[in-house]
Amino acid sequence: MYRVLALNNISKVGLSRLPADRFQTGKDLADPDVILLRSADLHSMDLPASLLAVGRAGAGVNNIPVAALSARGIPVFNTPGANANAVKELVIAGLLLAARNICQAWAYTQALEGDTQTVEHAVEAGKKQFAGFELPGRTLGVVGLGAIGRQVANAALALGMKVVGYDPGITVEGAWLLSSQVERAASVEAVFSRADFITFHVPLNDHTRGLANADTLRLARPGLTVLNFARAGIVDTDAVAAALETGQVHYYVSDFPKPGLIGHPRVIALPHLGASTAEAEENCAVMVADQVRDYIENGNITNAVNFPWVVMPRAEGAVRLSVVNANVPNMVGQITTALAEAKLNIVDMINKSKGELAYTLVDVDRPLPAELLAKIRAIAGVLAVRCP
Ligand SMILES: NC(=O)C1=CN([C@@H]2O[C@H](COP(=O)(O)OP(=O)(O)OC[C@H]3O[C@@H](n4cnc5c(N)ncnc54)[C@H](O)[C@@H]3O)[C@@H](O)[C@H]2O)C=CC1
Ligand SMILES: O=C(O)C(=O)COP(=O)(O)O
Repeated sequence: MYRVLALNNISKVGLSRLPADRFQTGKDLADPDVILLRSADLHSMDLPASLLAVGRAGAGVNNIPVAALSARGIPVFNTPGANANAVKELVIAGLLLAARNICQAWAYTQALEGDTQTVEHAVEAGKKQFAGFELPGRTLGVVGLGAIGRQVANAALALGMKVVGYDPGITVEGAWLLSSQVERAASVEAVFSRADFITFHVPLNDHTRGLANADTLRLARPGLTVLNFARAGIVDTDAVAAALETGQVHYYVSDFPKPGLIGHPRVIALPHLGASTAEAEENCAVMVADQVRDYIENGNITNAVNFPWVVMPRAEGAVRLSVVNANVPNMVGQITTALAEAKLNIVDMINKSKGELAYTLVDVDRPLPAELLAKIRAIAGVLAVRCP
């Protein structure tokens, strides 16, 4: 029985993909084989010795100690694209909330009191202070054109906006899914200098921390609206606060509110709602459960942020060995030599690497004796060995 610890609310539809006769799921399990989570902070947890896999039902993995898990040969799965539509819809809502001063206008109307005539008078008298502007012809800058960014870019074009995008790591497949009307910028600075709105859809890391800062905000046209549905650390909120005062920034729309900005009339702050739709929660949970199950039961790896993509159909009647090792020369040689010395025949095999890690699946004709597994485990550079 595999033990699956769910640290956040993971949709039941997803958890039901893990058959109850082989997987025990719970919120309070000791010695888990698998941890499933959303935004829970895994950095602050002791990683159990029993752990085989981590599954993030969502995109961002900045809450997970990926390097420490890699060092132990543990894959971290996520669910690229599974919540992208949900985030896109909220970003588009953010554009409109800001352009039409909807939050301020709503607050104004909610505070109205009196009879019909009084309210009607206040409605007509008050509306001019909330007059906004329309989106067609305005320029949206999109930093990060992955699963979310490209959907936002395409949707903004459909609303009549001009879109300028920057993503030095865009994939070929991602580029095919992006409208050819999106103009390509050479740098984040170039996006800022063109934008009426700028939206970030990048992971939080040392390259993206503080991308919106005093220097980049200064490059923009006065009246910029900044949208942050990525992570708090992408935006220097002190710089945004200062730019809101000068009018350089017209609105700041964020899914990651910081204390200093909450309550500002031109800050629209949401409680990390981007992926909080029934559809996205289900998509993410199903995807992560399927990926984790395939890894636990077959050693196959789909969408692990720290491992290569490795999927090999099981050879009929064969026994499977999976080995995680450092990506250095002669590892496969040592593994296959150990198998040959034990007189096991290799039926099928695959070896791939990603960064500093390599992963090997081998189907052999007979079960592997415990001493052979111990021998492979003892090879210098081998991080994890299993017979899934
Ligand atoms: N508000 C919410 O609830 C949600 C927030 N997110 C956040 O959005 C981020 C992006 O999500 P996805 O689009 O699904 O991920 P993704 O991996 O599909 O796309 C990220 C893109 O950013 C690009 N990128 C990386 N560094 C960059 C840089 N310095 N400049 C420009 N582009 C850069 C990558 O090449 C990639 O194309 C996540 O990492 C997460 O932090 C994701 C889902 C929900
Ligand atoms: O997928 C992501 O990166 C998100 O930020 C969504 O977070 P959540 O699953 O709603 O806690």
